[in-house]
Amino acid sequence: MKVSRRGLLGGGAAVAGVGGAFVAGRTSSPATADVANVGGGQPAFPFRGTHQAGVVTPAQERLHFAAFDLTTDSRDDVVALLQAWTDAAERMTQGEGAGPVGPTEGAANLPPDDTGEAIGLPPSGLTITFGFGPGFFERLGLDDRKPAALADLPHFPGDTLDPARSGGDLCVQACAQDPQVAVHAVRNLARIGFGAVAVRWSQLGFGRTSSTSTTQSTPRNLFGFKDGTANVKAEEDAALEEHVWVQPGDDGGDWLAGGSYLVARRINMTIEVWDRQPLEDQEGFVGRTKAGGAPLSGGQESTEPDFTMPGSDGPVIPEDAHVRVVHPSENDGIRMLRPGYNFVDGSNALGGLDAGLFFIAFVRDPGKQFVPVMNRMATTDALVEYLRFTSSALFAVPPGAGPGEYVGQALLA
Ligand SMILES: C=CC1=C(C)c2cc3[nH]c(cc4nc(cc5[nH]c(cc1n2)c(C)c5CCC(=O)O)C(CCC(=O)O)=C4C)c(C)c3C=C
Ligand SMILES: [Fe+2]
Repeated sequence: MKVSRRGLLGGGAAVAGVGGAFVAGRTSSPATADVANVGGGQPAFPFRGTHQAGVVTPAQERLHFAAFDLTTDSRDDVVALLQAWTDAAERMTQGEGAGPVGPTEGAANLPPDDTGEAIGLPPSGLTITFGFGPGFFERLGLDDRKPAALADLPHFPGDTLDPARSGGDLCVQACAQDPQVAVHAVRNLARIGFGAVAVRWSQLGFGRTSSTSTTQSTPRNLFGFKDGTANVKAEEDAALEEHVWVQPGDDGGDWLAGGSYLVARRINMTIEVWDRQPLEDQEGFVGRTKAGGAPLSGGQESTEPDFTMPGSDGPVIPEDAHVRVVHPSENDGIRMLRPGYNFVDGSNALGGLDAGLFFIAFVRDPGKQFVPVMNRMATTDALVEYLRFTSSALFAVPPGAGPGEYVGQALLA
């Protein structure tokens, strides 16, 4: 029997169970993905819109992030790639196969236009977000369209980057409630891109480390601390315009307005060393309590830290505590949207966890926001002793595609 993801989903609740019940609702109103349902793994977020999905979308539980290198210098090839990627991404985010035929419905003597591992799975809140790295512009002769803010990130003190998993000409961020759905998306985009792009590196992530919406509870990173408390939230319209979305008057705003910049940093945590630190020291390194996430100066998780409050030996929030070092009040008001993910890539040669935080930040200008805060963190933050920065990349994230458009059309058309 030949079955497709689409066929099963459209076939109704008898086969798809809860998913089938959801799909009935989704079909009638695809733009109304219910944030409250995200935990159930069912919604389909609209792919098209003013902004790409996956920036302010309430963070899903799973990530597959992939960086690609161009293997062609032809703009026509790249336009064809982005058209095909846009089409496939729209289909997959709506719970359909990557191609119009389906994983098992095509000719038996041809490779299927979908790889099949998502047959029967619901949309799972899948978002697919595309970005262009600095090399994209150089390779395609588009240097005059490259915003100054898309310069390679500088080397930061303490960086021990692996070049093989840093950089990239394009990126795809696939987030979903189900890891199989996220991996299916990246795998099919890589398959479609054969001849124009090749995967340079990729990273799986789990357990979102930041809340990006006020509808979400604050999750924990692998140090055990609540992360995302003071994040820019999806509901903060004015803050998003000021700190996250590129504006029409910004450099590159002719094609990038409504988009953003994505900074990715794979940060290994020396988990076993951290685990040997006393609780009061751990809390001092972060500047917040481990249990509830309140600032050490008191109050609740949402209380603003009081950096002037004295403690028994200096301020109660130490001078080198992470939340003080990166706080907007210490950084000219700089804020960023940080929807990162935990990762565990097995164990290292010493038997320790190869684990940490895949840090993602969306900012309006990385040179003015990420770089100064990262520099300050690298030089003055107590947390850094327990971190190893192993990968780094920067991408310009174009605005969302409107009806009939492909992602990045304003740049390439
Ligand atoms: C350069 C930017 C940042 C990097 C890199 C970074 C790494 C990193 N952070 C944590 C844990 C926490 N970070 C928290 C807050 C926080 N972090 C940054 C920036 C970077 N973090 C900012 C801008 C903020 C918000 C500061 C504020 O506005 O108050 C917190 C506290 C909870 C929260 O507010 O999110 C924790 C905990 C780790 C473990 C880490 C590297 C692995
Ligand atoms: Fe942080």
